[in-house]
Amino acid sequence: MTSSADLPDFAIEVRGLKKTYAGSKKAPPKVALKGVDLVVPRGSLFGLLGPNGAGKSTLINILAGVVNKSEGEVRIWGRDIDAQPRAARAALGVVPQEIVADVFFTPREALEVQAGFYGVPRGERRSDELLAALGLSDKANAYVRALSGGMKRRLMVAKALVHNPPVLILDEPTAGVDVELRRQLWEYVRRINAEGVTILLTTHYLEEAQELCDTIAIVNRGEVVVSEPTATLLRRLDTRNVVVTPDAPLPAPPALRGLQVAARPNGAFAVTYRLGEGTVEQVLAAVRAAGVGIKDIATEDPDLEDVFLALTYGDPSRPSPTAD
Ligand SMILES: Nc1ncnc2c1ncn2[C@@H]1O[C@H](COP(=O)(O)OP(=O)(O)OP(=O)(O)O)[C@@H](O)[C@H]1O
Repeated sequence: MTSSADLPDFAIEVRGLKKTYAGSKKAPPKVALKGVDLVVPRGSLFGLLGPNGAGKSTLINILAGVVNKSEGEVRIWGRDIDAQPRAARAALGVVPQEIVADVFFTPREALEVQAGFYGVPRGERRSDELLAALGLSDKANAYVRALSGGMKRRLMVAKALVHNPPVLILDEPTAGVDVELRRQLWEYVRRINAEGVTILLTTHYLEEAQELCDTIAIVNRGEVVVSEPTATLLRRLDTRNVVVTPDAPLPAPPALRGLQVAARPNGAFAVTYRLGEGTVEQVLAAVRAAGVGIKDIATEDPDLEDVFLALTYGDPSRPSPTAD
């Protein structure tokens, strides 16, 4: 019998993970992961963010068992990938970034073949349930090559779930996917997460990570820059923007002493101030003192994009330290 006491605290546990890709005659060795420590709590919907080349795919591919690590320890559902590779892999479903279409199978066959690959007994297979859950029932017997891109992507999610893994990794699942499909996919991801599946997803859609994920880790240049609950991460950025629409067109946004000013579309400009060091009133006074009449204002809270930029590229709203 399984009680929650038997379940691991962390669905994924990564300690001191390093990866250097071997060089070739033309290219020197490439360090992709410099020593990553990361824990994904059981039950979480965890977002892994990072710029291109940060090391996200390398990390995911090591978890999935398709890239060998150079150093470090990895456990999936408490199972060490070196000591118990099969058991570790059985606990994991992976939806890869690229669409891989099984052109010779129908969706139902593709799921059956995948289930066979994982050794799921016939009586325990749930191909039809997965097809229904992902809105593919009426395509169950169609040629996969006749499916739209969105349907193929949903089929890949179904394939990753045939063996009922407690942990699901989605590698950029909504890249190039239309808004409606993205919404459906996220709805499904939320649902299975609520049913207990731990989700790790990588995405470039920062807004979505912010909306969807309870915990977010940011990876940059092979290192984890930060890993914490989404709300904590957002609180790190103690700035606000005031977006001002002037009452007459300006040749350029005004320069305001001690404040960061950035142009916005349609002649508007955003003024960033630090909480505790300024107020909206002071910003507006500075704008008026610069001779700008105000037609309209709006205030903005920081979003993940701001946090991300601040953590990975240095905070542009913070004055750089003077050299004297
Ligand atoms: N097979 C490989 N051989 C050599 N270098 C590689 C290999 N795969 C990745 N790299 C390098 O390792 C670094 C990390 O790449 P990785 O693909 O893990 O980043 P990423 O964060 O997933 O980027 P993206 O968002 O573009 O997918 C990059 O500098 C990349 O060029």
